[in-house]
Amino acid sequence: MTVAQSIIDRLVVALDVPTGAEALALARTLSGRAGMFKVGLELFCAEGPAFVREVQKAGPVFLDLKLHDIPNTVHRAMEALLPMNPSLVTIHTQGGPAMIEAAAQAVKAHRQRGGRTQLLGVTVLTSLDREALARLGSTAEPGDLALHLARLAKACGCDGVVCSAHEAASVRDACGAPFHRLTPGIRPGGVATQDQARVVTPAQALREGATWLVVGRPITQAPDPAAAAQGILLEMAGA
Ligand SMILES: O=C(O)c1cc(=O)[nH]c(=O)n1[C@@H]1O[C@H](COP(=O)(O)O)[C@@H](O)[C@H]1O
Repeated sequence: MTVAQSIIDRLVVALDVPTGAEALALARTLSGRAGMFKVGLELFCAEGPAFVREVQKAGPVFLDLKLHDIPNTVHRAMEALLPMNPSLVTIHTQGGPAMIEAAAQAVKAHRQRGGRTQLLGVTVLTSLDREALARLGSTAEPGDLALHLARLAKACGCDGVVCSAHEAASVRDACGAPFHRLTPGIRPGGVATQDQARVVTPAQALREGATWLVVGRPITQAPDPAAAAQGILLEMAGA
């Protein structure tokens, strides 16, 4: 069965493998079965900007560096990475309003120069549950805090947020459909949760209103990554 391009575009594969060579081989294997490839801190620190440009030959890149620092530092780091013209970049919303605005200003200036990058704010990591938040000193429910941070991210100029798909529908209702919801913590039925706490199946994530699904280990650690990606796409197509 062929899967519509509009579904393929919504699958983002996290290239969480140790070397650039492995990541490029994986990106080529998955070409046509993913709409975007995510380069995270591990690979970016090891391989740098030239590697990002290599991955861009196989598909659009989500450069997930989750910046979190004082506003000036984040603004300058953002200016340094935007010439790579990734499709998506991330900051931690918990860096505060001035930091989010500083990142958004850099992204806006980049787009005025013809760039295409969109800025997403990470709300509450999908690895955190209520108990972990309590140990951090917060009495909030993860979903309530994620929604609060999504509203803040929108007010400060982000194009969307990273949240659990459990929160995608409430974020869409509060912030509007054009404000993106990128949802990690995706686990097809029967696949181990590992270090994720707030998990959702691919079909459920789409039904909840996720714009993009981020999937790492269920594809990258599968015996046949292309078949695993195809299985997830078929589940998404049937949602
Ligand atoms: O920003 C992210 O991409 C992210 C945010 C979040 O809250 N949770 C989360 O898991 N991620 C990323 O999404 C990917 C999930 O990988 P798997 O758990 O292997 O599917 C990893 O690359 C994480 O860095």
